[in-house]
Amino acid sequence: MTHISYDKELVEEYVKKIQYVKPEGSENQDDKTKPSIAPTIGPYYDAMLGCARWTIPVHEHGHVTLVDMMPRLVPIGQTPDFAVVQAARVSYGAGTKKSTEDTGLIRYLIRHRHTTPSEMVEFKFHCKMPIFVARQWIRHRTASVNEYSARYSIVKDEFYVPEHIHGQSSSNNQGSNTALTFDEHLEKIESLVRDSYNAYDAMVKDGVAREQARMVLPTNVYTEWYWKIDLHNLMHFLSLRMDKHAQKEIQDFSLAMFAIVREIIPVSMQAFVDYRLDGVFLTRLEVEALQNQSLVLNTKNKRETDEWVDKAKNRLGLGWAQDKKDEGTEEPLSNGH
Ligand SMILES: O=c1ccn([C@H]2C[C@H](O)[C@@H](COP(=O)(O)O)O2)c(=O)[nH]1
Repeated sequence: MTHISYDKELVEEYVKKIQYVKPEGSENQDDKTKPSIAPTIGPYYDAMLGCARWTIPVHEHGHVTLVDMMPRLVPIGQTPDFAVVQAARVSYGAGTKKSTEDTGLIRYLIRHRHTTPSEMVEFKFHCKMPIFVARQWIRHRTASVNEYSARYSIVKDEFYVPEHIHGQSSSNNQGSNTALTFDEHLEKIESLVRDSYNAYDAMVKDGVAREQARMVLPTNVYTEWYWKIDLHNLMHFLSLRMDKHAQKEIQDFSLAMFAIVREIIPVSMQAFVDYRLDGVFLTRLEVEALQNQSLVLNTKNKRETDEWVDKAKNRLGLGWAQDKKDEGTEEPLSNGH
């Protein structure tokens, strides 16, 4: 069993948690289940199944919500993936048109990173996340963003507090000289953010400008934004942020986003899984290590060697490496550190 690069179980949990929110005033507004039929206009149906939004709660106070997309109107019998094919055929010519061939074309495009046609599909999300998550998220400069203003509006007394406190990783050890247990640190976080919020609240009530009062708030208070991005750039965001190396909190949001998008544009997302997420990139040295069948990486760089060992064992499932190790051979995959 090879290791995976993202939390697949959490994606499946999120898919079950999608709330299909019906438009205001509709008679079935309390029903958050997936509609079995979509409204149609002539030969088209609504890709969001007549819903005002598709939303997944993330942590206690956050959410990822799809509010609109392009194409929203989809030819009956197809999925929004059709827009990728439609754009691709402008450059490749009409050619074949059967849906199995459409699937093949999408898979070909994503396999070969011909991602321009996927820029024709867009998603508009409303997301709510802690400010420290938003700071990582905003680095993806290819989206359009409109954010909640703490100059104009009151920041709510909602905080992200992790379930568990974990230790600093040894590769990035800043050290610590306090003798508190992690549980005590967690309690301290809770009381400090509460004190900060009380100070903010008191200043606002005294008439201090909101833009200044907010300066005492911690980075685990929440912000919200509308975030519009095309499918190509979304896949880039997801491939970085769903990865197990990303900070856990932003992983949680991006996995929820993937759960929604996978439901709505399944062919492109399956190709994305097959050729990006679950694929493994090999460097020149790694290819050579495989080609000469030694599995020895021709470098003295320890980090690069460690990465190869991890990739070979855990992503490629090369049991050979493990067998050699069990026999007591020196690290079989490295050429010396
Ligand atoms: O995993 C990370 C680490 C950092 N950053 C960006 C966000 C900030 O611009 C800056 C510092 O962020 P933190 O490492 O403090 O999260 O680097 C990320 O986007 N993702």
